[in-house]
Amino acid sequence: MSILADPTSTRPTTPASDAALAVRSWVTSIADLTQPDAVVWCDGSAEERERLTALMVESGSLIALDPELRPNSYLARSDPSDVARVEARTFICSEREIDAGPTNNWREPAVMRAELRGVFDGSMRGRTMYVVPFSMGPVGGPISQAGIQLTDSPYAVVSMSIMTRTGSDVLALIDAGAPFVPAVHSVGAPLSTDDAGVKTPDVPWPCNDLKYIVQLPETREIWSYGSGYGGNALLGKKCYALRIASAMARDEGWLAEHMLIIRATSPQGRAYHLAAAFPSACGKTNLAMLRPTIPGWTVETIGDDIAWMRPGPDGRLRAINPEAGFFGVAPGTGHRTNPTAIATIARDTIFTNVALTDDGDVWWEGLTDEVPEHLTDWRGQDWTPASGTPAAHPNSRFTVAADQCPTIADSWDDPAGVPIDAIVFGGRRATNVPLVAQAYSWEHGVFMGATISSEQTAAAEGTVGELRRDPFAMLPFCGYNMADHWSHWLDVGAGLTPENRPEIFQVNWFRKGEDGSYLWPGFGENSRVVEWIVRRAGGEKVGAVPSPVGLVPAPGALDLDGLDLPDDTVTALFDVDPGSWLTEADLTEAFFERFGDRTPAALTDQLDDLRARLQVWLHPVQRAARA
Ligand SMILES: Nc1nc2c(ncn2[C@@H]2O[C@H](COP(=O)(O)OP(=O)(O)OP(=O)(O)O)[C@@H](O)[C@H]2O)c(=O)[nH]1
Ligand SMILES: O=C([O-])CC(=O)C(=O)O
Ligand SMILES: [Mn+2]
Repeated sequence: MSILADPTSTRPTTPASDAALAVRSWVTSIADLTQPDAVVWCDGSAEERERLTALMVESGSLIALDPELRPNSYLARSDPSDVARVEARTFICSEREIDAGPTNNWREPAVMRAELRGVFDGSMRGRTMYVVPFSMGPVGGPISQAGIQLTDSPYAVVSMSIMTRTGSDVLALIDAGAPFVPAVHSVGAPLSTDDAGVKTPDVPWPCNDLKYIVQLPETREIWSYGSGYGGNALLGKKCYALRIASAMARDEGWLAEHMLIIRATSPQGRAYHLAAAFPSACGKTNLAMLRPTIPGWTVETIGDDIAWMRPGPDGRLRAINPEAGFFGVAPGTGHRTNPTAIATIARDTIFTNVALTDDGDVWWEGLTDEVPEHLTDWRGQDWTPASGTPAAHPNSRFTVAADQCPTIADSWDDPAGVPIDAIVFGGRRATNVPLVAQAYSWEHGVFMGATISSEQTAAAEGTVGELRRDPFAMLPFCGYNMADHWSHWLDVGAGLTPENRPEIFQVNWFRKGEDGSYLWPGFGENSRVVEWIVRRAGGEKVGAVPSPVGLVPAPGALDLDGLDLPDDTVTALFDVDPGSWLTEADLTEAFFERFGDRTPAALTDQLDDLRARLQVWLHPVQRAARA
């Protein structure tokens, strides 16, 4: 089918430039391959979103919530098999396997292309293909990048219009020659028509058991097949802003990271910016929306999932949030834990896989202390507290525009970005890792990032709770060899002057006591840790003392006023057991060995230094036992 001749195509005015013609011919070639009934060019308007939303309500893909309780908001229930990112089916296709590295699934580009042609052949039959031009970052900004997603999922279109800047102004930029990343998405569920011309009825959440989430970092392409969910299907997010962008960033001297960005202002009126990487479902959205419990501090939100950072004209590392919305974890998000998120999602929100209340609102575990007597669960089944299953899927999410967040910073969409003072790495660790520690140097900070380990969450398939290495919180998202990512970080740091180089820290909100409960209250109380971090990064006089794993707050330096924490809990939060850490060091050595000679020498040196510090701290009894 030719787009130019297609009467159902809403193609904008006849393009003039070569760039514009190239875009149309690419769209035509994908339509020829996937054979949709119609092609619709999206303009990103409110009217368009309303039209697609109404279409999905009519088809049963969306349930309208009670407009009094939750204006202009909807619930989507996915197929029960399509609830999270599929890492086992995510591929990095570089020409050479070594350039994808041992932590990525690699396929040869030519082999993968041939396979993709097979699965995409006719995959949009009976459906509409939408053309969604989008910008990651403010349209035309110096750190921003464009893309075009072709998709047969109206849910993906509407979600992309919340999560990115979509529409005609981006297409105009691309038509004028701005580079863009082509991203093709199909749910892989063509609708056939029988001899009598009757189409097979659609299902509320079409998808396919076979899934492909494919990135070709060298040719900057994305192909996604079989899933309609989150990071699998909203291709601006993980596929582009992390996997493809990390490869671009490596080539061009910048950074694309799985990081939140906040601005914290002290009672003295000094503003600091912090970027923090935690693995999926480990607290980025919550820290990004933190409501400080310590007097006089404010925290404003800039981004909750992704940061693009590059040295600016002033020599400082400047960060933008390339997204325009939040795709946040619902369970655990409550009035007590994250009131800012609760205010953000009061209206104009799409909820996916949460429970439905009898009065037409949403509910999930942790939203309220009180559990409703009756709900419709995420699968659409009757639910009572006696059901014994979660009412909302553990990876259920809300999709909402960033500017609905009451704490969004004025500077959140500044195209030039904000200057970063502190970089934080964290994970979900029940043992060993202290509440907070500051790196001794940039190299030590890169070592902290490279050695993050975290208990797995429901954000991807796999066993929840299993400890795994998640370097830079980028294990599922680095578009090239992870060890090269560490070298790149070392290079970026070396290119910044000491005054402009952010300080690096490590945090752990998730340490548990012997009874299995969290030692640290977390959430708003994390402001106490943020204060120590940004004051240290700002070169202010706040005490720190050395430990084998980094500088930790000196006694009294961390504000614990008004917190009812017993002394032995505080001690336990900062306990560094050299014996256990030496065991971690052995595991780190084995982990580094997986990357062979790509592991930068600076990091093996850091491992030596860590072991040397641990030996000094080792109790004589432990030392004798290890000898
Ligand atoms: N105990 C404790 N739990 C937390 C804290 N911060 C976040 N959580 C919980 O961790 C889960 C995930 O948190 P999010 O902030 O949504 O995670 P995220 O890092 O933004 O996740 P992705 O969107 O998957 O990248 C939620 O259930 C939160 O309630 C904390 O300080 N303490
Ligand atoms: O990509 C997703 O589906 C959600 C997300 O932020 C993550 O998993 O880190
Ligand atoms: Mn994420």
